[in-house]
Amino acid sequence: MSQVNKTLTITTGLAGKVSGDIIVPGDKSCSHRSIMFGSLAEGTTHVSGFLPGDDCLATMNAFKAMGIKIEGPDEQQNVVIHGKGLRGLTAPQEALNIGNSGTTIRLMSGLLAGQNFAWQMAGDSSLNKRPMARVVEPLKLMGANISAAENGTPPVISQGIDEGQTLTAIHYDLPMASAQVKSCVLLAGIYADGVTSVTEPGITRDHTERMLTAFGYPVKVEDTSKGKKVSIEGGHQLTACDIQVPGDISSATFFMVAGLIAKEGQLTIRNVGMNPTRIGAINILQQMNGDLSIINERMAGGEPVADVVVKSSPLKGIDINERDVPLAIDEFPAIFIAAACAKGTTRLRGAEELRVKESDRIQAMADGLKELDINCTVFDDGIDIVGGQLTSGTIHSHDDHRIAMSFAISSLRATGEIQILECDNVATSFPNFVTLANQVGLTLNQS
Ligand SMILES: O=C(O)C1=C[C@@H](OP(=O)(O)O)[C@@H](O)[C@H](O)C1
Ligand SMILES: C=C(OP(=O)(O)O)C(=O)O
Repeated sequence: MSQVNKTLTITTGLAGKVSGDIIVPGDKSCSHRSIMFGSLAEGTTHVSGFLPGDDCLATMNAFKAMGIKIEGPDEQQNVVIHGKGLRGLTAPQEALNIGNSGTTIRLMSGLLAGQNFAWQMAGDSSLNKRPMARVVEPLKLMGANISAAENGTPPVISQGIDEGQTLTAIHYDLPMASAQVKSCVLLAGIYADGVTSVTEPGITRDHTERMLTAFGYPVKVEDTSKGKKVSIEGGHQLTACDIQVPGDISSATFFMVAGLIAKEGQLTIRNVGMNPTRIGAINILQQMNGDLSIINERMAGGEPVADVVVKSSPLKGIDINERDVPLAIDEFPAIFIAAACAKGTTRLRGAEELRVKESDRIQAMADGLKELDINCTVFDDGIDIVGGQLTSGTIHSHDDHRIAMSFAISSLRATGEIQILECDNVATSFPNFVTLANQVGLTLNQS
């Protein structure tokens, strides 16, 4: 688990060599869902490649607090979940502490909305500032007795629904391209009478749809004129299965950017999840002239995976295609570092969702880049970044793991030392980030 008030000090100078052969930890989105669905399934689910990050451990602890026996993760990141079926959860004795994890609180709000016991969820100071009205509103439409604080932030509180009652199925047009909101409504739909459906305005990650199917739960997906529509009928059963979690492409992106901006070297990143709804960063970095080769493409546990070979490349600024925004939503802090090292200007629009992540990622990145003498202009829904020479300075990561890791990578092209503050949340998604970074050629000091 992470230590509190850790400060990561980076001592790397001008771009060195980044090389080696690494495996990044398991995908965070799939790891969360494996615990949730395994807990609600009939029988014993075996998960391999689980991400032992704080966010996924928060999901695990929440289900343990509701009476589910879960073993692991062991040294090999195997987890065994003794599912108790859709009605097998017991009321938690106290408020569930979800830590830093938006995915946990939003997906679980859906899963727990149809339970007939009361519960409460809140998290750390970052999570407690994030918008929850986006999930509370559709759940109320489904008849849930649920609320958030007056300003729409956690805690999310449910009184439970009456014994013998079910939620009401709805159709919901998602107001924003969000896999968390889509998943929340669909998971509540498992406990609703009839068919619940959502239409998404842009393609978002489809791990919920894929993994529910792997657990034998029927899911219907259609293309409509308004976007992709996903439907689920309430009352079916989840059946335990084996889940192989692919490597997290979001974590791999830090190393793709490191390999591209380094002066020399070749890096292979193995077993990276290549779900088509997650590959926006690869599209963007390749358009920036990044030499990324995708090899050994294969399927593992219902998800496509591949190895990525990264070579140092002279990057160029681009206008980022808005279609890639939801497909790369967590990767933008790292992509901004690539943009700062590119020739010319990179322009991003249509990315207002970045403002409601663990931090306001547009502002936090802009502040950090300016501290390192990179010229950038902030817009409500994006940023323009002019590539240049990164210098040295002190960066506030605002307790945001992705801001911290992005500036750690930026040190490859900085003229001097960068000190990154508030880094304890790196363990949220990537507990061995510093070890792997030092293994491939960076010099990160943690104190
Ligand atoms: O469904 C998921 O697992 C996630 C969805 C995304 O959030 P939004 O759906 O809010 O964009 C992403 O930022 C988050 O890290 C994980
Ligand atoms: C936004 C993220 O996660 P979450 O919403 O689950 O906190 C992230 O990991 O970048």
